Amino acid sequence: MISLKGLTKRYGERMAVDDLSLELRPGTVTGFLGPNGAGKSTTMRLVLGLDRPTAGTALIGGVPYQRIRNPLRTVGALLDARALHPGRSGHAHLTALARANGIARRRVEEVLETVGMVGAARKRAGTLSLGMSQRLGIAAALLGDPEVLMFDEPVNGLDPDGVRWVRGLMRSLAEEGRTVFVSSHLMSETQLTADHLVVIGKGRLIMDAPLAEVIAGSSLTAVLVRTPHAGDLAVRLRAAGVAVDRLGENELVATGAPIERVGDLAHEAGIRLHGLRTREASLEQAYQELTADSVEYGSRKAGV
Ligand SMILES: Nc1ncnc2c1ncn2[C@@H]1O[C@H](COP(=O)(O)OP(=O)(O)OP(=O)(O)O)[C@@H](O)[C@H]1O
Repeated sequence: MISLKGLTKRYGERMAVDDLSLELRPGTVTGFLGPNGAGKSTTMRLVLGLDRPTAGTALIGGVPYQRIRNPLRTVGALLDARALHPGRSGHAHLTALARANGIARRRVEEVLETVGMVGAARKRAGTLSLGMSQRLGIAAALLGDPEVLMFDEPVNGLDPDGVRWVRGLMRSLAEEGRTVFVSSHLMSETQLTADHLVVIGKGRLIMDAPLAEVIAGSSLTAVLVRTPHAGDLAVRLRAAGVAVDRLGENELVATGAPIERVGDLAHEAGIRLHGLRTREASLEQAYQELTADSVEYGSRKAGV
């Protein structure tokens, strides 16, 4: 469990993290989203005691990172895959980490196997591809078999097989009851991996909700109706306050009402339906609506 209370970090005039309060639960993959510069990496660094908050607290299992007796066994993190001694092999890096943290040496072989880099483990870290460095970073995070895992952009540089592998790994870590916190810019990937979403913008919390709720709340999530009486149904739905667009002669799109209500209104009006289904917004679409006012850098999309 990770708990943030009023977590705040100011760099000079800039509020990198602004009064963030939330709880990340075990058994869940929480996707951490936000535009560039939103404060995701800073938040993770504060949780890991790599930076001191200006105000507020970040606790792991009820304790600040600095007070955790055996940090590697409590929380594993991948923040920057390239932050390794370039002349050292992956194997040597993990062995040194294990020794310094009282972790059995056989665990090094185990995690190398888990991340699929037994073959490349003796290569110097400086010669590894970004994808291989990511795998090595993930191996280091898993080394202490921790209950809490944090990954900053873990699929950076991975090929499609690697991306799928990370997805499976995140899911299985959560299924084992661990708390998994993953930042990403890849919406489609986050939609496939996360159960829960935390979205921040300009350091502030924008959304802390289950993925399904975020998708359902998008104005682009709609109910598609096929009926030979589309005109009549449109009149009835609009009278009930449901927004309706005609798609074709026999098709309507209703927004702002759940599928059950659309079906019930048709039933009450005695209108036969030939099709009724929900068209879900993608996370990408829902995210764009949520963050339209919080884009820190880069251009806004026309019309947003
Ligand atoms: N050490 C620092 N000194 C000064 N400003 C900093 C420092 N670290 C981060 N910042 C600023 O804090 C803000 C948040 O940065 P952060 O890297 O946490 O965002 P992010 O959400 O991880 O962005 P990205 O998606 O681009 O990785 C940015 O405006 C950044 O310039």
